[in-house]
Amino acid sequence: MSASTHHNYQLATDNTSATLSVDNLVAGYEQRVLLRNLFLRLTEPAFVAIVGHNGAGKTTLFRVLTGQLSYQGHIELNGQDLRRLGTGTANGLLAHLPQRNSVTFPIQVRELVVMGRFRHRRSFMAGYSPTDYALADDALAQVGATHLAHRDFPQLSGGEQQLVWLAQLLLQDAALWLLDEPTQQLDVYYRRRVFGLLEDWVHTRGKIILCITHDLDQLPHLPGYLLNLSAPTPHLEPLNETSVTAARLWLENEASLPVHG
Ligand SMILES: Nc1ncnc2c1ncn2[C@@H]1O[C@H](COP(=O)(O)OP(=O)(O)OP(=O)(O)O)[C@@H](O)[C@H]1O
Repeated sequence: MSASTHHNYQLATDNTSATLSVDNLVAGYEQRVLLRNLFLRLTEPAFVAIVGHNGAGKTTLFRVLTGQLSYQGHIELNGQDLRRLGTGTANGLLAHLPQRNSVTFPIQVRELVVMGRFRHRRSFMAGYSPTDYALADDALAQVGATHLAHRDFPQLSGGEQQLVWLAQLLLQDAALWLLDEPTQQLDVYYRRRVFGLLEDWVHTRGKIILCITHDLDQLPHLPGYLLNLSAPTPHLEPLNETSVTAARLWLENEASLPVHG
């Protein structure tokens, strides 16, 4: 099969189905424990919306999962001990989209997106192939950003940049995606579109997607789980009208605000 006819096949099958288990996780900073005895078990692809007050520890959980913060407890990603994996992003099992991701040098959008294929280059010095560029174009089309392909990335608006990062993420093979507020700067149309795509990618690509968000309005109709890190004992609940309403009421109540010690 030629490279150009191969790319759709690769997109559909490159990914192994993901699993994640977090047992008795305790993590935080110096005197301040933010994550206490957290248990998560995901044995198949799933979307997980992570909500909670500012400072509840959402990004801290991602720091643990990306190997940037030490922890107590046990974490396995696709059956492998996270401690043995080192920085998960480096070995390709995990892809992370941070809250702020800045690029200050001029670079065309399409060139930035194709970098998501860096693992597939034959060598460090090798360029990207026509297949890689076809995949980049496909990813841009999926997020609705084809019109941005030839623009200079640093000149895009914040929301446009978020779409481009999502397109780049789509080209990585990682089983677990960590998205830190990926729709924060998007307008209502793109918010809905991106949450719809995340749902789709769980099923078509076999991903586990952990998505930090304050965008509760988008959640009730998405299949998946809710993890409210501001709850007294955070745990996975099915995403539905009832769980999202309960989380909203809890988060809106001043009594639930974290007491900083
Ligand atoms: N290196 C650090 N040392 C000490 N405290 C820290 C450190 N990094 C973060 N914190 C504190 O830990 C708390 C949790 O931070 P974290 O970034 O996990 O919050 P978050 O739930 O992602 O919040 P937000 O919704 O505002 O992004 C915050 O109060 C933060 O100030």
